[in-house]
Amino acid sequence: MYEKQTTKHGVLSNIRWQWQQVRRTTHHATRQLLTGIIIYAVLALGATILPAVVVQVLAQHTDLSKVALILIGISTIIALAQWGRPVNEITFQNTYSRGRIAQLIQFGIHLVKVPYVWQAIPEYDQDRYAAASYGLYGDNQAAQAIIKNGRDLLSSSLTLLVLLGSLAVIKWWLPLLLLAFALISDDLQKRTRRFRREQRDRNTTIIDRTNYLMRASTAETGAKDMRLYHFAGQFRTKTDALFREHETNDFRVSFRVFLQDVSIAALNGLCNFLTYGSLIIDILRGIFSVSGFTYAFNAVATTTSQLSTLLQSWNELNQNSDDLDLVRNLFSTEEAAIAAPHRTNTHLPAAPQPIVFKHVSFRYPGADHDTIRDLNLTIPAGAKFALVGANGAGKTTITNLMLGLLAPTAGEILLGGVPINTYVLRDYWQYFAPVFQEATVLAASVAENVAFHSTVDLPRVQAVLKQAGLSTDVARMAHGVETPLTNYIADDGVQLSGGQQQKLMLARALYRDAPVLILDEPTAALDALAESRIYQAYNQMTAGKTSLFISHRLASTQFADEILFLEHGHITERGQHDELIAANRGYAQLFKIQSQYYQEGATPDAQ
Ligand SMILES: Nc1ncnc2c1ncn2[C@@H]1O[C@H](COP(=O)(O)OP(=O)(O)OP(=O)(O)O)[C@@H](O)[C@H]1O
Repeated sequence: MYEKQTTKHGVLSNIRWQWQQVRRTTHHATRQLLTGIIIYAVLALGATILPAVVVQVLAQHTDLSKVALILIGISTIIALAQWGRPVNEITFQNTYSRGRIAQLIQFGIHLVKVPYVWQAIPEYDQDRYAAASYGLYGDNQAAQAIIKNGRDLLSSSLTLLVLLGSLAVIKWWLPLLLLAFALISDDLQKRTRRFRREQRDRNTTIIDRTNYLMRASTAETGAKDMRLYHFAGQFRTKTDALFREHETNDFRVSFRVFLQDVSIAALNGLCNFLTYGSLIIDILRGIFSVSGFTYAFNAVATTTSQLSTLLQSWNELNQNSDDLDLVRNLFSTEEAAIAAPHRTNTHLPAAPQPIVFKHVSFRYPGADHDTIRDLNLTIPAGAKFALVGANGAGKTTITNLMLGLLAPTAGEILLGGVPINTYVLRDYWQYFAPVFQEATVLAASVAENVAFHSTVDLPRVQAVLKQAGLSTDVARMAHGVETPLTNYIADDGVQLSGGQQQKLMLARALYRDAPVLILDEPTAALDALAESRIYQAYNQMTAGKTSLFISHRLASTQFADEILFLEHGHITERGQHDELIAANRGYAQLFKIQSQYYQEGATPDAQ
């Protein structure tokens, strides 16, 4: 089983990790970061000091040209910093967003590399995926924001070091008072944020549900059923209820923010009264010079705003760090899973080999029972096996286990005597040509959809299209095998019918020409003629290969060397069709029932 990894890294560790990602994409990152920190500090300190310097210079009645010179000097530094700020902001943003974009790409690539089970089974580890994508795509985009907040934290720390130090010289208790008030208002904001997060989670659920309703009522099939069965009214009621709930949650948040703002304003009033009051008393008593008072007055204001920036950056950094942990954990677990140190074997035999299931059990995460229980099965090299059973018997699960898409919870699967979990997955998959129940038609040409590879062997494409019974339909298309499929990308793309899609999947599997051919309900969408053609061509298609034909329709598997009858994850009967009929057990009974409905007593040869 894949272990869920939930390591919690510290804020600094996560900043460092993200910074490494950023630096991988650009050389100037550190220089830009340092410039940004200095610019922000200079701006905050410059604006605080300038008025006091002006007052001081004027008070000393210094020579006017000297006054002008000092003022021009300070103003130039501030102007330069002001000019540098947007420039630095734009380039810096570009730099740190590159780290995030690199991760987005990495995330996309990982999605197709990771163990299939993570995506296929929602309960398995879907939350990790959802959370990781939240860290990358979500509203605060942790991967990007953590660097920006890190920079803001450093620049405000630097500024505060100077300001608090100078205020402590003026009055020792001033920094303590400002810090205390900042911490109290920060605590208020933290509570509001927590409340907002709770409401946001509720709203996310509401949005998920609303999205489902939108999807269901706009998707072709949903929209059709919705109209014909007059379900639009009920849908509307559900959507309205969700909308109202969302609105109420939003109102709660707004009211909470209002209460927070009123409280903070009152706190600020009290803090200002105490600090400024004390400074005014001092100047009245003559303890302060005018310029000293001006500086202290400004320094208190800047300190308050810088403290709030610092605390806000720190809180956001913690939030970013939590989100980034999810991305980081996902990547590291994936790396471990992809690297899979035990998967080193790349030497797959070219010819079919026996496939052996040894005491294999599999339980879906969260399920209270095994879907496959202690399965022992040998599929000899070159055998034509059929796996049959009622819906939900476990046929697809067995296939996914054989393909290494799912890992057994107990037991092992061997290919040519070698445990399949020692093979590098990418190589292992080359050994199989599967046709799944659900067709995957991509926005690419017919030929590309068949070859599923960067290079396309056109004569081979034509040959397999013919074998799969699709060549006539393709020949009628405007551009033959070059015709684009689906209209996601090409406006003139062709939409294949269900049966045509199934034939295309068969052509894709035949094109791969792998030692094992797996056909999971390959004829479910085919008309009777097309179905019978497939059966007739089956021997030719599977010549020299091992094949596994999966179906819940017993009549479709009579040509198999051996039929495995599956019930609740157990093989309860095996043998050839006639033997199983003669045994008159579960298989024979199901066959009789199906025959009555499908009227399919005939063997493929007779069809
Ligand atoms: N992702 C999943 N999570 C939990 N249980 C699952 C999951 N997928 C399948 N199952 C359960 O495992 C059992 C076997 O399913 P499987 O798809 O292997 O059956 P099948 O024989 O291929 O059925 P069908 O003929 O309908 O395709 C079913 O009871 C199903 O509910």
